[in-house]
Amino acid sequence: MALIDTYGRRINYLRLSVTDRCNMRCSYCMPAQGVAKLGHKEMLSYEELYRAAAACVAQGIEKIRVTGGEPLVRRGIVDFLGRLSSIPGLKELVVTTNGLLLDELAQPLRQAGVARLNISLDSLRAETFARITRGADLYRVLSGIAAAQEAGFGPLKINMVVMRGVNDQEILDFAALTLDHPFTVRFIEYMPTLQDESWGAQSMPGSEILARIAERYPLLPLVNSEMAGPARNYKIQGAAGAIGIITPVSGHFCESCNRIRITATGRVRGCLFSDQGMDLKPLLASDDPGPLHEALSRIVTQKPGRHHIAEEGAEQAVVNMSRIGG
Ligand SMILES: Nc1nc2c(ncn2[C@@H]2O[C@H](COP(=O)(O)OP(=O)(O)OP(=O)(O)O)[C@@H](O)[C@H]2O)c(=O)[nH]1
Ligand SMILES: C[S@@+](CC[C@H](N)C(=O)[O-])C[C@H]1O[C@@H](n2cnc3c(N)ncnc32)[C@H](O)[C@@H]1O
Ligand code: SF4
Ligand code: SF4
Repeated sequence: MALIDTYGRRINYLRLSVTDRCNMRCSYCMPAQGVAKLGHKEMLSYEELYRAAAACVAQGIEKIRVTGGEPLVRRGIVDFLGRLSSIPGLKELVVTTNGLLLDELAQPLRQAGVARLNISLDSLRAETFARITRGADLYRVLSGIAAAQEAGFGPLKINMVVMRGVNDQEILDFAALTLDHPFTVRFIEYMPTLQDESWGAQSMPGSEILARIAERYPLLPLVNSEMAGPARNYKIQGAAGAIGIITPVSGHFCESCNRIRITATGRVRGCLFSDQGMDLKPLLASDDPGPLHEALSRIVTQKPGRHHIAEEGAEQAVVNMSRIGG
């Protein structure tokens, strides 16, 4: 079975947020005081998350990315991922994490059947890292990355949100990481969220990021696979790893969008920047999967063609990244 939307896009990728809670407070994602925590009753239970995921796979989803908040802070996450990985028909189970808990969890995650990890890392300088994350310890994340490599995860993707005047002077340091390490380092344009009205001044277009790297290193373009995410990928000649540029703001990749999202409260969303969605929670209580399948088909049918975030006069969508899962 395949999920095709009204623009002819094949939807085969689900981003599933398992919690809104997080052990960091990144400035681009959350306000300093954090966001109001959901109560346990509001959050989907693991059983409900499993049912939602299984219904998506039955409808044509082939790849699930588990995200959050920080997915690894939710108690019981490893067992849950083990269950998810054995959904018949699921081709790929992957996780996006801030890396803080990977020291202890990398090995169990691998054993649970997680195929790959994307790890967010916005600075290689301890002070800058602590400033961006409002207090997190860079060395714990670096040690988590090493643990993920030891556990046999590879190639790791490292996500850096580029912010002008905050960490843009580290673009070349991040690019250089790929020379000796088999990482794919992805530079992400800073997207607008509710938390930060000054994002426009800090957001750096992918073209500028790429130009800075290309000035220093010769870059070869790489070809994307069918289930790939939104990055355009390159390789520095002779490097062990690769470089990706993710340009949701300047060069949106909506025409090839292949995804839907389910939030930790059970709202299914057709687009990161559209409020349009449906509450799956009542449908997850039933043993009859029919209405759930219908709701998923409907959200795919209603999926917008694209976002309008960078357009002048466009109404700013309410995006709570940590609740939606990025
Ligand atoms: N606008 C927009 N941004 C997205 C979308 N999917 C992911 N992103 C952003 O891209 C960045 C990287 O996201 P990841 O969680 O690593 O997922 P991915 O890039 O799809 O991962 P791969 O499947 O491994 O390529 C984050 O900043 C996300 O918020 C999307 O559909 N639309
Ligand atoms: C919301 S986080 C959830 C997973 C995990 N806590 C992490 O940070 O990797 C998912 C992704 O969204 C990205 N993100 C959050 N806010 C963003 C923003 N305003 N612009 C661009 N990317 C953002 C993060 O950098 C991360 O790569
Ligand atoms: S980006 Fe990830 S680690 Fe940072 S505050 Fe948001 S959810 Fe937490
Ligand atoms: S902004 Fe919406 S339509 Fe565009 S790629 Fe992201 S989820 Fe897809």
